[in-house]
Amino acid sequence: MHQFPKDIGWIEVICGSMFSGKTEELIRRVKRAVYGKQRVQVFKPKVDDRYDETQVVSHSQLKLTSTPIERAEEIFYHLSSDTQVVGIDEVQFFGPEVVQVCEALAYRGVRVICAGLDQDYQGRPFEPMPQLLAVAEYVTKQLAICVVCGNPANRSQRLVSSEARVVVGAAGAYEARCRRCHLGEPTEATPPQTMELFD
Ligand SMILES: Nc1ncnc2c1ncn2[C@@H]1O[C@H](COP(=O)(O)OP(=O)(O)O)[C@@H](O)[C@H]1O
Ligand SMILES: Cc1cn([C@H]2C[C@H](O)[C@@H](COP(=O)(O)O)O2)c(=O)[nH]c1=O
Ligand SMILES: [Zn+2]
Repeated sequence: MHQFPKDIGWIEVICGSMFSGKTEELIRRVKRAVYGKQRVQVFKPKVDDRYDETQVVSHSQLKLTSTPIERAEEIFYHLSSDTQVVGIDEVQFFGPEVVQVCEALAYRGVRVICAGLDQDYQGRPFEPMPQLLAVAEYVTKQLAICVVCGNPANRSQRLVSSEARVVVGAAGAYEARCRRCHLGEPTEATPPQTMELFD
């Protein structure tokens, strides 16, 4: 990562498919900011209650204390005047106003780190991510591993039968797939790999 200038704000976006390590990367950056004695606050959408109601939790069970909110504007009610870094996980679950909120924070001098899906289960851009990517200073695109063929994966395959755009879930409801193996509709799960090396 670059040498950042002091006293000005900016927006960092960590995007990619499910299981690509977005939350792990968010947690890594937040940890390093804390080592740097920065005052950090982390937010996540209330709808994301799959592992925990308040904590941000990665698929590998790394955890981070956060404040769950329903609307992005609520960040301003919770924001302390001395906060230097704001982290937002699952940013795709907020409405379009999250873009103005991130911009307002950055103009105030805050470093804003957002993590979220760039594509939905059909492979369509997941709004408001395209707008956020357009105004961000720094963009990191993460890739998972396709569970069908082992190639780098940029898509999230839905495994449960629903056409709603928002269906909260983790392993069992979605799996990582590359563009060749991805289907734009829900399908059966790929048989799991044995993980005996890690037992
Ligand atoms: N197909 C996969 N490819 C890569 N990592 C996977 C896969 N399935 C499960 N994982 C696990 O998911 C972790 C990433 O979790 P997380 O940071 O929560 O991802 P994201 O926020 O992008 O969904 C990896 O370190 C790994 O332990
Ligand atoms: C593809 C897709 C995903 N979701 C949901 C499923 C999970 O709850 C989150 C993504 O979490 P992760 O940290 O990136 O693993 O989003 C959805 O609602 N709609 C979709 O199309
Ligand atoms: Zn594949």
